[in-house]
Amino acid sequence: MPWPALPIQGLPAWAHLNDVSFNNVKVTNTEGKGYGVVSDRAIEATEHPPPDAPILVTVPHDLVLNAAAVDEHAKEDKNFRLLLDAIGHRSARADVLLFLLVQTALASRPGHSSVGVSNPWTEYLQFLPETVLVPTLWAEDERLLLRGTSLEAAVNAKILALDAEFGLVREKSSDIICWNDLLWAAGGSVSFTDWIRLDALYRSRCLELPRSGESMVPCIDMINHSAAPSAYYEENAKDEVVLLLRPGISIPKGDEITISYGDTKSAAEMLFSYGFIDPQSTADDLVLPLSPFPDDPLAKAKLVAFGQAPKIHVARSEDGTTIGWTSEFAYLMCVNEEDGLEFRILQQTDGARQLRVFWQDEDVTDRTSDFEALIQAHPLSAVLRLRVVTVVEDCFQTQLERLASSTPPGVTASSTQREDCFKTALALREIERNILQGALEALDGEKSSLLADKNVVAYLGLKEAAGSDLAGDEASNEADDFS
Ligand SMILES: C[S@@+](CC[C@H](N)C(=O)[O-])C[C@H]1O[C@@H](n2cnc3c(N)ncnc32)[C@H](O)[C@@H]1O
Repeated sequence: MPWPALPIQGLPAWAHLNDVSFNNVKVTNTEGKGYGVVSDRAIEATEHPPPDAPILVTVPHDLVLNAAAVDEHAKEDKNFRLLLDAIGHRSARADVLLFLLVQTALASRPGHSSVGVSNPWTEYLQFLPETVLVPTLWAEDERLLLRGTSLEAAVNAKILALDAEFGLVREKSSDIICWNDLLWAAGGSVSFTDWIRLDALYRSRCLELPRSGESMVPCIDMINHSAAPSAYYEENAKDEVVLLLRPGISIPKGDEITISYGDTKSAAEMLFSYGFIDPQSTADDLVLPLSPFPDDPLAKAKLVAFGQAPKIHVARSEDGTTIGWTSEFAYLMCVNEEDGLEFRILQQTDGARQLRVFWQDEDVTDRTSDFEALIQAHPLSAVLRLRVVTVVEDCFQTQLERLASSTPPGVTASSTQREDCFKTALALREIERNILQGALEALDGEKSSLLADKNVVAYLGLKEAAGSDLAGDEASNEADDFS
């Protein structure tokens, strides 16, 4: 369902009609970044804070697209209301995606204007680039370049989630005759790729507004990212979204105006959400998924009690000198019944059953992410910490090996890979390899000092004398073999 494209030269007329004002700036093509906003005359630096800072772009509040705006739109469009009530109200993102789906379908099938009510976004969407280089839109061969990186699992999981979401949208909207006609009837039905594109469009263009929250804002979404941005956005007293020049910044004529998409986002996050990696970024971290031991009889209970996706976060310090990791689940993962962990099912007065977690006979159901602190008081806390360190080390080692074994054979993209995807994937691989190597070196030091701890030495000695390995029974962890 390709929607018709409009040339960017038509944007000033659209902006004028919809009360968007550009002051000394315009949207134009930029080198290697698609559209961007550049100054069309020199802008002098001022030290003025808001509200007196120079305003570069003003967008009226009624053009801001978020869950509240979609709900407002549904008040004017009874057919869309049916659709929103059938599929929406699950998240702000889901509601906006539904709105975008309908608006792009209306733009690509002008003959169906009786089905839905169009609004300024129907035309604005036609100015937007057809694709974004986010990995959900990479071809299969390009996605292979992410093997061994933290994005491998994340992108696969996202595609599965999008597939389930698309299935639901398809099923529910097919039950409503007018939407079945517009979206799925023969002769150009919406495809899964269209859905992935809408998700990518949303992810790469939504902003966090101070008052209105997660929103898409036309024209402000034409501004590219820089680690040293010259501008920032805000909502003013009239709830308009304004782009303001940063104090002390002057812009020569023709220079690009930039904002920050978030200075703490990792390379993987930038690639996942925006399709590029900023070489100037200082955020140096990665997140890996963690799974309980496959033979842990408490694995399922631990996952349910933890209630979030288990992961390990590794980050280099801001000054670049140290690498640290955190993993709340790793601590819960490494304690067992013989250490004092217990799960009990409590029957409530209404008959409902509830899983409760006990540590050393204390109810810690609300503190399952706090086991790093909880194990401190345990007489064998150093042994427990050593188990955790071993698990984390294993995870990093496995990841590093996977990264090395899946290194692309050539130094250039194959004929089925786009050069930009190849270069970005290589940059991500290099960043993550460096972090993992640094993290392993740091862990090695920590492990050596734990192995020298007198409680650990005594514990391992006892186990050796008993002729058993460290854990010994069914509830043991693989990581207990520290040799
Ligand atoms: C909010 S849009 C900005 C406008 C966009 N360039 C366009 O053509 O519509 C975000 C997208 O712009 C591109 N982009 C923004 N900043 C960039 C940068 N510093 N380097 C490369 N691409 C960038 C990426 O494709 C990103 O997904």
